[in-house]
Amino acid sequence: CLVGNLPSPTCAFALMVRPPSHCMHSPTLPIITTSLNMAKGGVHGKKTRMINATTKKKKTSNPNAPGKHRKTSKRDRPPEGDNKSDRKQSTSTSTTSRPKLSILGTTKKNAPPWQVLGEKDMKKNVEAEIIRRERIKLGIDSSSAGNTNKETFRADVSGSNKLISPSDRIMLNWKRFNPVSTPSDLTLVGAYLEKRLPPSLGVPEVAFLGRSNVGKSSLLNKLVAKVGGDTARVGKTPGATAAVNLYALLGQPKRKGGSLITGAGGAKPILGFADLPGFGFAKLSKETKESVEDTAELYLGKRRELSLGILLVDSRRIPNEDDRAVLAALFDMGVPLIVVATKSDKLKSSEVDMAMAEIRDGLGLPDGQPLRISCVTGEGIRELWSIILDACESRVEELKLAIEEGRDDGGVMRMALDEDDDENSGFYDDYEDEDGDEEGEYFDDDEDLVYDQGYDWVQNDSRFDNNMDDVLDNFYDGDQFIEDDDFVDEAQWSDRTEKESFKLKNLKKRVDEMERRGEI
Ligand SMILES: Nc1nc2c(ncn2[C@@H]2O[C@H](COP(=O)(O)OP(=O)(O)OP(=O)(O)O)[C@@H](O)[C@H]2O)c(=O)[nH]1
Ligand SMILES: [Mg+2]
Repeated sequence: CLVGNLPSPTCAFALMVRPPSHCMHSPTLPIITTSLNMAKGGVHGKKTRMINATTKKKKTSNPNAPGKHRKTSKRDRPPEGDNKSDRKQSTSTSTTSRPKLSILGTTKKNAPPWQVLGEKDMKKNVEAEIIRRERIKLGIDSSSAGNTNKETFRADVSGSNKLISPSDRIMLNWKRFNPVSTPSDLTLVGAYLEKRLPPSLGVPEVAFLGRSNVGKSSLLNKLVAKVGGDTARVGKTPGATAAVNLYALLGQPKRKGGSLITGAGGAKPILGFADLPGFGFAKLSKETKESVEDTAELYLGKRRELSLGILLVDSRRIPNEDDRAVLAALFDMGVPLIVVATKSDKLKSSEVDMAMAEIRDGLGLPDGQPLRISCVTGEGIRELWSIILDACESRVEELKLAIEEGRDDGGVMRMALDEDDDENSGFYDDYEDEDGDEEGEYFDDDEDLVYDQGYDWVQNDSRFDNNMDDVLDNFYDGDQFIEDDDFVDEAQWSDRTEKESFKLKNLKKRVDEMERRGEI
């Protein structure tokens, strides 16, 4: 893993990856940059370090490859003098014998659950990265094919933050300082499986990744701290999210006849949040598990507007091979990345430093990461918003440049980028319905919508019943899951009526789907 600095002192986020498939800068360059400017993490200044990328090839096969049953064993915390019995390790690898981080050396064999590049390609990436750094030192910005300096690059993209309009930006900035009460709304666009990608919203997206039960959905809800609309399903049992669930964070609501129009018809999306299923995929049938993996892989590898991957790890756990492999996969896929340590409220203050150091070492992260967050105390939420905003804006800039240089056609994002006059228009104008009514239709398009909120649907899916053996095989072995009985975020569950109507909605969808499949 190569870790270095972004030339820009203003960049607030800590780890960015941009490899070939996704890269807007150059055809072959992965870019990993760090800029350590965590407002709350106590990190000042920047650091550059390089970790030798030539790592030993592992002989073991992937224990988490689709269809394989992974047995894990509980282990006491090994470091001497550490009496924190409440922290758990979920792999049989001890801390003392933990292999050196092998992000770039990870091969397909030992990299669950998503694709990674072969060793040869990874080496090429490393060489390309070294060259890129040299060019930056010499003042040549390789991000624009080597013949444009940084000033020109900045001038070219001025005004390209249009996807996040000035007013939305103000709102999002405001959200960072008032994370609890916000007028914005969250809408579930759909839940996707079977290699079906969500429709493009034409706005930057952020993906939440991490082991089952680590707190992905909770974090999404906390970031939005919404007052209405949808919430991501949070569960005490791992496997609550069992599809790629795409949410749209809506901007300023519109007014009609003096009253506010809320929901999809009233406001346009300004950011997309993809709540990915946790790896481990407890309680899912083999078939569903594979479908989930395929879809997640496709989403991460192909999503043009994906601006940031947030990899969540539990503060109380030492990262395992799964975490390392996902980090490697994200690197290879070119997804800019920030690692956050969740449930920090569960740590005693005397445990914090050691816990963060273990995660940092376990994943080979630069200083300043992981970012500590808690959905209970709100720790780290503002910092994360800063990181998200910076990442989204960078992505918009990259994309705009790539379109200008003919390296990317921009897809749906282009519509928004092409709009000069109305900063918020573009995408939605192309979705006017036949009567000329603006918007709304887009979210009603059920063709791509597999089901609302994957879990309930999957639980009752006939495939689930038919594969009981697989289900038992893959059943969560109790090793990773830490009880969180004491935490219920009121933002996640509003009132009873809302829950009931949500259940009814799910039920109706299931009936429709069964009818479509001819089962009833
Ligand atoms: N104490 C505490 N509990 C949390 C926090 N975040 C999440 N939890 C709890 O952790 C459990 C799992 O949360 P989810 O958000 O469903 O986790 P997930 O990663 O989305 O899980 P999957 O969908 O199964 O992959 C729930 O019981 C939450 O209430 C936190 O910051 N502090
Ligand atoms: Mg979830």
